[in-house]
Amino acid sequence: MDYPETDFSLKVVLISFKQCLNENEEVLLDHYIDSWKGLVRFLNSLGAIFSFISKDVVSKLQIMEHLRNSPQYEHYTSLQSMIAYEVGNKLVDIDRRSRPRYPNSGCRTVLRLHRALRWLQLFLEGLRTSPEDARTSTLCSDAYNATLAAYHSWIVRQAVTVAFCALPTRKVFLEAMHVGSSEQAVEMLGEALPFIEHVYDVSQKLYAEHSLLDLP
Ligand SMILES: CCCCCCCC/C=C\CCCCCCCC(=O)N[C@@H](COP(=O)(O)O)[C@H](O)/C=C/CCCCCCCCCCCCC
Repeated sequence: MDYPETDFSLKVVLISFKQCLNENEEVLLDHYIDSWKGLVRFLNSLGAIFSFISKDVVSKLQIMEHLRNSPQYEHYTSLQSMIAYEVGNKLVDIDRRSRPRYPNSGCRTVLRLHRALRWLQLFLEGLRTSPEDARTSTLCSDAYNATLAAYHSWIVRQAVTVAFCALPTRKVFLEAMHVGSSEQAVEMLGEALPFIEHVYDVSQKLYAEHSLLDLP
């Protein structure tokens, strides 16, 4: 799977996160995967130092695309149908102490992306509301420490900390979004964030209702 880094626009991500939820508040997995592909394209444009991160996301997207192309594809239309199917048929590893039988379950895989979506939400909110001279590495690591860090090994946390130092300045970052000036990018973030937050909140509620928030 190849996600070229050219022609990235935050608008693409904005539109696809908006489309992730239908009128019944179902999280549509094809759109969810597409949204993540857009983020991976952006990440790739930031340089090779982030490739270990984008490789991890791509491997998770490949698992989801594989499930979407499997004979059981209909169960993987939405997060709701996926959870009902995998939990109902005991296709999810729940117990940390048992040997993993379903390391590539959809529930486990989306949970990793879901946690990362919270990081994204906090990071974008930080970018949007911070002063012009704010350090992106600080914004990024504050968001990381409040979300993903708790789930990552020491070695991953160290690698991530090094990668954060390579982040461009806030201004360059906003311009790299390709939605116009820094001010226009900030405005765009204000429009995009509610869509991301909505997808996160609906997913979080679902995972919580099914006691799936700590899947190994
Ligand atoms: C339009 C502007 C918005 C900015 C968009 C930035 C692009 C974001 C793209 C991706 C974000 C990072 C997604 C990270 C997913 C991590 C999933 C995860 O937790 N994986 C770990 C657990 O997986 P399993 O082993 O249980 O299968 C895995 O161990 C970790 C792998 C290493 C990567 C983790 C790095 C997370 C750092 C998050 C900050 C990214 C900084 C990007 C800078 C913009």
